[in-house]
Amino acid sequence: MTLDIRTLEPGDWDRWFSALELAFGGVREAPQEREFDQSVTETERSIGVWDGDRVVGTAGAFSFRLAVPGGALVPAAGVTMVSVAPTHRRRGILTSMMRRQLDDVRALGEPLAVLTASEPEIYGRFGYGIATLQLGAEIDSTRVRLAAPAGTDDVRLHLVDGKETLERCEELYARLVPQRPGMLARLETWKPGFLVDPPEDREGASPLQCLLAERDGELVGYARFRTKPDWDSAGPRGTVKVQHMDAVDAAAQTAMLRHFLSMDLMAKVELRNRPVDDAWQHLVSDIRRCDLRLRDSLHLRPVEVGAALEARTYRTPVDVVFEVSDPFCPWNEGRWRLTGDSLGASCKRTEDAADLSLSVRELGAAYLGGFTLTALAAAGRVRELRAGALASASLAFGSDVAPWLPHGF
Ligand SMILES: CC(=O)SCCNC(=O)CCNC(=O)[C@H](O)C(C)(C)COP(=O)(O)OP(=O)(O)OC[C@H]1O[C@@H](n2cnc3c(N)ncnc32)[C@H](O)[C@@H]1OP(=O)(O)O
Repeated sequence: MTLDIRTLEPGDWDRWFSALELAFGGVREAPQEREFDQSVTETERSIGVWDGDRVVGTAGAFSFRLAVPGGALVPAAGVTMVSVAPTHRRRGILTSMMRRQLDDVRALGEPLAVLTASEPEIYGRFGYGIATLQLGAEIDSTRVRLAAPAGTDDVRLHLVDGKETLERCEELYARLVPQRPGMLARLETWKPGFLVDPPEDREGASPLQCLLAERDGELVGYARFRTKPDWDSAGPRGTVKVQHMDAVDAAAQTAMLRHFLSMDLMAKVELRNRPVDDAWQHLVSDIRRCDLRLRDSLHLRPVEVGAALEARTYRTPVDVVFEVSDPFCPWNEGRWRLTGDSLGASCKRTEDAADLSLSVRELGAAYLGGFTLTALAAAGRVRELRAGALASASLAFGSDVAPWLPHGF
């Protein structure tokens, strides 16, 4: 079998994307979704593997900028659309695409690669660590009440046309990005995607609705949601499905959540993807009736260890030598001295004795401050070689704000 691996050429997209759909179960996307996916595909960064004239492997990348601790927006390849034809699996095609892609990312000078995984088991072998979690909740709105922080009653809510208000919402989102590690600065091409709403995907729920929260005429929050009516013999038991919600403070968020919790004919509010430190958890009357669920979200790989560790800041002063193993990207292997604080950092190669030993995957897991080096050491994934080094480095890597990826890609 001779396989050819190359980037897409004009005219390849439809066949390439159809191969991806087939690998994901064979369901063709709705036309408006497909149109959007084509519009955001960065053709020159999309790899196809060809067996003759058939596409048997796909992998793409978005040129993202990712918020990191300290607020910098760091270039990051957003790995996406990865698939191998069902007839060609377990012969190393994914591995060859990951090889090619990480070499390309390095050549582009992006210090990080990130992804969300269809199955979390796939990407650890390529150096990706789970860096953020997402919180889901199903709140019993017949029982749960929400306390209101000061300022909640000053917030005015409006149901609006999502398209007409898209720019205002995007401006608010852009202000929030540097405040929370894990958020992605919006690419211009992505903006319309948040309103793509094919009827085929609604599963009996309403079209997307948009709620704005304003205080003194200023936008302080917005949410996109659906309602799904449900009638049984006991009466109306509908669900409010909150797809996305951003707010500048707890009062704005509470005003929107209170609205959802008090909607007529609805018995449940579903929050799909929230930060693990979301404020409402401290305001609900009964956390057990919120049915919280955690799952992995952003997987992160330092592509250039030195540049990646220099791109963020550190909560406390740090001076530590890492012994890094990285068999898939051997240019990262060896010892690195990281010195830094809340203002900046330097990370250079060193011959000095190592303080901590770990693989690049653990560096990825700890990078945004979502998992501590101490917890990774407790799991045997980080080894302390100098007493005291673990506690101080772990503290420095932490983030007061939980890292969070607000949407998939
Ligand atoms: C960011 C994203 O786009 S996530 C989307 C990923 N794509 C999908 O889930 C679509 C359906 N699945 C597929 O298309 C394929 O099965 C893929 C892409 C996951 C794997 O492709 P393959 O070409 O079969 O992988 P490849 O042969 O290179 O496997 C490399 C290693 O990963 C392992 N592996 C591959 N897929 C999986 C999996 N789903 N779960 C666990 N291990 C896996 C293989 O066993 C192999 O291990 P080894 O090196 O110890 O032998």
